[in-house]
Amino acid sequence: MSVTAKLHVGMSLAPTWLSGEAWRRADSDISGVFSSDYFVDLAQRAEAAHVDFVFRPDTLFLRTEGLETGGGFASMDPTMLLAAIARETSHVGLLSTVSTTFLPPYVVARQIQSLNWLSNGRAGWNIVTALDGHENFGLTEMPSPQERYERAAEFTQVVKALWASFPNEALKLDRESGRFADSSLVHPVAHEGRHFSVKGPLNLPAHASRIPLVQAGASPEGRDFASSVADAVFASTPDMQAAIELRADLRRRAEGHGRNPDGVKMMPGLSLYLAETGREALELFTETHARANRSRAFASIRDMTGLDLTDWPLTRIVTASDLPPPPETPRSRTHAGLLRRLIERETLSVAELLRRPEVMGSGHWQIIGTVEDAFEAIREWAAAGAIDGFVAVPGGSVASMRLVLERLLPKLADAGLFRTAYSGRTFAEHLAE
Ligand SMILES: Cc1cc2nc3c(=O)[nH]c(=O)nc-3n(C[C@H](O)[C@H](O)[C@H](O)COP(=O)(O)O)c2cc1C
Repeated sequence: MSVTAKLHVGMSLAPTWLSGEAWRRADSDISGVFSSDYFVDLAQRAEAAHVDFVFRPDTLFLRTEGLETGGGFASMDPTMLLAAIARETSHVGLLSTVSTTFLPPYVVARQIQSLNWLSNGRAGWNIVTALDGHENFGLTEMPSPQERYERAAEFTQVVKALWASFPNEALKLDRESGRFADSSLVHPVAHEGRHFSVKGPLNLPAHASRIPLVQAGASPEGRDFASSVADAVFASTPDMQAAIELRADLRRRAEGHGRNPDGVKMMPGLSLYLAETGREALELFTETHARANRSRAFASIRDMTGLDLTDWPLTRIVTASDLPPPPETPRSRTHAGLLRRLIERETLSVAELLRRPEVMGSGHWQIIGTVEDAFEAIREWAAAGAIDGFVAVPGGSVASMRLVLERLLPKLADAGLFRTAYSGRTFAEHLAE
């Protein structure tokens, strides 16, 4: 990417700035997190900063172990939440997450197209293959990642076919002649595949604006799938080299699928703990994770790498030779791969390892510092061709989140790295800018 190209920015609506201890702060407004007011306010603030989209991740299971101390993944249905935001905003893209592993494609095609109408062309679909939750859908075990991606590819093909089955052009709405629709343009999808049998057409016409597709998951199958269909990839790249490699690989694969590589934007999650000084930012980070559960971190390292560090002294260095052969089916190969990569490349003690995003969170790029520090790091990654943008996942406090929207994004815009105003009104137009 040239230094002058504008970045694309998504804002997470998962209130990551209330994670850890942050929800206990006096100003956290924690009681609002199951209300629409809270998220409408947030989306309006994100829209005032001209972000491409607000984004809601999602899962279909509840892990109860962490509930005593934090909300974890308890959350409203993302598409319904975004529908409530749609009428209170006018430009910002609305990216919902729906897994291809559990629900029928007809229902998902209709829900996302409904959001597209309700928002006048601002819906997007973040395609995930899910990490857990099979017991909630009558499955005895989680299908393998390969199986999930195969199903995702067919699922996505069906959803796209359903959107095309009642095209916008078919709507005539001609009072004079009495012609409501040109039914010759409405056709069944007649899909008969390994996983789905869907006749169609969809019982909702397509909005005139195309629905962008985003994908998350970076194993070889994930990359191949993303580069064949996605407009953007929500990635976990904790270091710049990982981002450069992933972006180059996605672009290469997109070309292999006969696509323009600029059509696949690489947008890593960016965890931002911001404060007025570097020291305050570090304090914010440390306070936020003060009660982080060590045994849970050890369990997660064991699940991802097979290495059990429970009885190791905190000062002992973990090296690549300590790593057993990788587990065959980790929950996420993306995250397991990132942790192995970290241990292979850096010399870290157990205590240091426990503080890294590859262990503590979702392996996102992490900046702990001032607005200026974040600005410089983003400029460096952009100039190195590591990113097409990022998805902001602020951490630590409401103040840290506000610094992202009210100071960091305007600073990027002033430097010509980000838009100063919307030029389009639909999600697809923002991504094409
Ligand atoms: C950055 C990132 C974000 C993800 N977000 C979600 C999510 O919100 N919901 C979900 O069910 N799965 C999510 N996943 C899981 C992926 O969809 C996928 O199931 C998992 O990473 C396994 O695929 P892999 O083998 O390609 O890593 C996410 C994965 C990544 C890397």
